[in-house]
Formats: sequence, C-alpha cells, structure tokens
Amino acid sequence: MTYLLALDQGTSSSRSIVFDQDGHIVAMAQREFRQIYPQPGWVEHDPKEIWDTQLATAREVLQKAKLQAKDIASIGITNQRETTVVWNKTTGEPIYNAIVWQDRRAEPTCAELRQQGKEKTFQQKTGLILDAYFSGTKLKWILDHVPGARESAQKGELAFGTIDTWLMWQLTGGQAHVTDVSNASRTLLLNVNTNTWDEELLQILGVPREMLPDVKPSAHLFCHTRADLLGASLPVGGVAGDQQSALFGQACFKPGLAKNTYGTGCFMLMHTGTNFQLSANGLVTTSAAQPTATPEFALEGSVFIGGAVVQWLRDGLNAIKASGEVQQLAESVPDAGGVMFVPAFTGLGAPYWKADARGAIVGLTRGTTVAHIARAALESIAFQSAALLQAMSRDAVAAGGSPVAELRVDGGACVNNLLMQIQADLLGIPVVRPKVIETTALGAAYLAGLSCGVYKNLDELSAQWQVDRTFRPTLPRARAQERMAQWEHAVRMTTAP
Ligand SMILES: Nc1ncnc2c1ncn2[C@@H]1O[C@H](COP(=O)(O)OP(=O)(O)O)[C@@H](O)[C@H]1O
Ligand SMILES: O=P(O)(O)OC[C@H](O)CO
Repeated sequence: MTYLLALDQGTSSSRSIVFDQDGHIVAMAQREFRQIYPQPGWVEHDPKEIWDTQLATAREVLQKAKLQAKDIASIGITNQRETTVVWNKTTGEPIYNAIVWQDRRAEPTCAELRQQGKEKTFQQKTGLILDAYFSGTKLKWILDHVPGARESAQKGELAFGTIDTWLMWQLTGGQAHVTDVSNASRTLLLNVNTNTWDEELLQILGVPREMLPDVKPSAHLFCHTRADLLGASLPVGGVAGDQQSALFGQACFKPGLAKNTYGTGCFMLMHTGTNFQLSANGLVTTSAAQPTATPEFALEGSVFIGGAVVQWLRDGLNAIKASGEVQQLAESVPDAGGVMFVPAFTGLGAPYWKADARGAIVGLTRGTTVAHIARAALESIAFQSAALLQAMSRDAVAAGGSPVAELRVDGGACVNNLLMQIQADLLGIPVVRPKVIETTALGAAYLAGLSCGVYKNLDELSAQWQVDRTFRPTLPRARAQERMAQWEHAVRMTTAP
C-alpha cells in the first residue's frame, strides 16, 4: 500500500492526516495554538507556534499510523489562506507575528486605494476585491510599520510568504522559497491569468519583488524536506490553499461543480474551468488548485458566521453543552416558529458585504423557546449559504452555463443531518455528503499523489469520490422562495436605517 501525508494548517489548529492511496484516512493528529488579539479587529499567530505544532502533528501521525517516513510517497500541504508572514532570509526569524486573514487593520489602506480608483485594476488582474482580508495590504502594513522593514526588503534580506511558504521554508531549513498558484491568488499581487507577480500591483503596494516566493502549479515537486525532521527526506508534491484544496478533494474539477465547507464560517466555491470570469453578484474570482500549468478558476463566496453561531448558542447563551447537541434541540420543534436569526456578529460577507451590519433575532413571541432559536440558528447557516449559491448560479448562467445542479458538502457542521436537509430544501437541489469529509486534507494528498505518479489522472480521483448520503429537497419551490424572501427581509433589518 502507498501512503500520502497531508499537512493541514488551519486557523485554529494544525493537523496532519495519513491517507492510503484509495483515499481512506489511516490516522490523524491535531494540535491547537494561540490566537493573539493585540487590539480590537487585529488577529495574529506566532509563526513559530504554527511550525512547532505542524511538525509535532506530522511526527505524531506517523507514530499513530505505525508508519515510517520512507512509507510516505509524498507530502501535500494545505493551509489557512491570506495569513501573512515576513521573515529574515539569513536568520529565519519572523520580523513580526503572522497577520491572520481575519485581521482588519489594513482597511484604511484599502479605503485609500478605493478612493484613488484602483479597485478595477486589482479586480481585473487578481479577481479579488480591495479588502483587508487579502495578504497584499497586510504585507504593506508590515513594511510600513516594522522599523527598517522596507529598507531590508529592498536589499533582498526579507522573505514574504503565506503559511504554505513558511512551512516549506522550515521543512527545507531555508532552501525553498516557493508557493502555489491557489495561495498566490489570495495576495492581491498575482496576475491570475499569467500566474506571475504583477509589477504594477507590486508598485502600488510598495512591495519589493525580491521578497516574493516562486509560484508553481499546485501539483509539482516543490521541495524535499530535511531528513532529520521526520526520519527521512520526503518530497512535497502538492500545495493548495485550504478552500481550493477542499474543492479539489471533492473532485470538483469541471465548470459548475460546487462545494460548501461548513466550519466556523462557510466557504462556497464553484469551478469555472479555464475561464476567468468576474462575478456580477458579489462573489470573488480565485485560482482553483491547478494540477498543470494551465490557469483554472473558481468563484468563491464566504459566510463569516457559520458553525460559529452554534458555538454562540453553546458559549453565549448556554443553550447547549456541546455543538453536537444542537440538532436534537432544533428537532424538538417542527419549525422555528416564525423566528428569524441573522448572525451578523461581525458584519455580513458575500454576497451582501455589509461590514456595519450586526446580528438580529426577530419574530419573537410569548411562545418562543430556546429550541426555536436553535432551529433559527441552524437555518441561518443554510439561508446564508443559499444566498451564495443563488449568486453563483446567476453568474454561471450569465456566462452561458447552467445553474449549479448539486452541492457537495464538507466541514465540521456537515455532520448535522437536519442542517443538510434544511439546506437541500432551500436550494431545491441535492446536497451530497461524501464518505470522507476531510476533503481539505484529501485535496492536498491528491495533488501530492498526482505529481509523484500515485494517481495517473483526474478521472481516477473522480472515481474514488464516494457518496455517504444525499439530501434531496422536499419543500415545494414556492415555499422555499417565500422563506428566502423572509430571510432577505430580516437581513435588511440588520443595518441602521
Ligand atoms: N453537529 C453539529 N451541528 C452544527 N454545527 C456543528 C456541529 N458540530 C460542530 N459544529 C460546528 O462546526 C464548527 C467546527 O467545524 P470545523 O470544520 O472543525 O471548523 P474550522 O475548520 O473552521 O475550525 C464549529 O463552529 C462547530 O460549532
Ligand atoms: O482555516 P480555516 O478552515 O478557517 O480557513 C480559512 C480560510 O482559508 C480563509 O480564507
């Protein structure tokens, strides 16, 4: 049997998973690390903790799987995206903490660039909107605020990387400074049509070219790890940002195939093939994981509060003791009793983009119980995701394609059967949960397996993808549309008049 090792570096934990060549999980290890909140709206990680926890889980998973490094054909890396690290090339020391994707400190820079009318330039070259979410303006913040940083960067002394790049630097003892297209496409610095760093964008943000990593396809021999780390030197053969990796792990290789990951937030991506297409409905365009040098794209929308609303029921309301209890509580009532819950705790993401919106629970009566609120909370995850899918289908049709025909799901909250049924009812299309829901890590393993010849082609991977359960819509379409209209009405109530 051949094995592949996936390193899955997420926002709240580092995980390592060993897969066999048939895509089955052999063993998994996970460690959490510190979230650092220096000021309201700022979120940082210690890059060394990221590396230490990632390495520890890689060692632990080999032990758990009773395997040695020589049994692993290749490593795949997948990671939280946009999170920005800058370090000294000689010492390997970060010059500042990692600025996490959730961090909003670069918003004033984005506002200034928008005022200067730069939004179109960025959008046409990168597919992204000018938002503090992406790496470019975080990197600019570091160069502007860490004393001496820009001068050092200009002298070629500093390296920039997203988390994949930081991990490969560590894995090779400073030999590799490289990233893949799907991570690079989240920086606001990459021309996604040519897959090269864009001089004009670098100039606008004042980023010296010398500090940027080489950009490679997602299935590629990126580097070999230091032999002393895991017991033998191993190739790193696949790299992708976690959401594009999940799209790949869901075998969504063709235009129109879409997945939604139900984690803390929800991330929905639809493959759009080799066509670079901008959304007319509030989504961003991003590079898909690319097994070859040909650019491939996806439309993406994100919901900020997905499974996190269940955490709030647990920690904020004390309505449940563990996230898993929400289904039983919500099922104890036949419906939400007219309650509508918009969890705009941190504003609303795509397709609304309402930064100033705040959460609302409306439709309360004397008969409302915590069970109705729990049900409305679950519905809110499905409503927000349905709004994204509607936007995607409109974009797909506008580009001459068809509306999305089924939604593949993964992530921690997709185990909730009630949520999945509500989702199918609202969407009016089947919601399909695969047997392996660790699709983020699986995607990275697939990419690594492709580049080292464990897999011959994408058809082989499509054949491996297996359904656990399909949730079919049962609600009449007219009723679903009525419910969506009620949701949109509640969304309008979340911003000040
Ligand atoms: N049975 C469940 N029903 C609904 N939500 C759940 C359930 N189990 C876990 N969750 C939610 O899923 C999220 C965890 O999913 P996970 O994929 O691990 O997230 P992340 O990768 O963002 O850390 C949490 O927000 C949790 O509240
Ligand atoms: O680490 P996750 O799973 O929360 O994913 C974070 C995304 O990559 C942010 O864009």
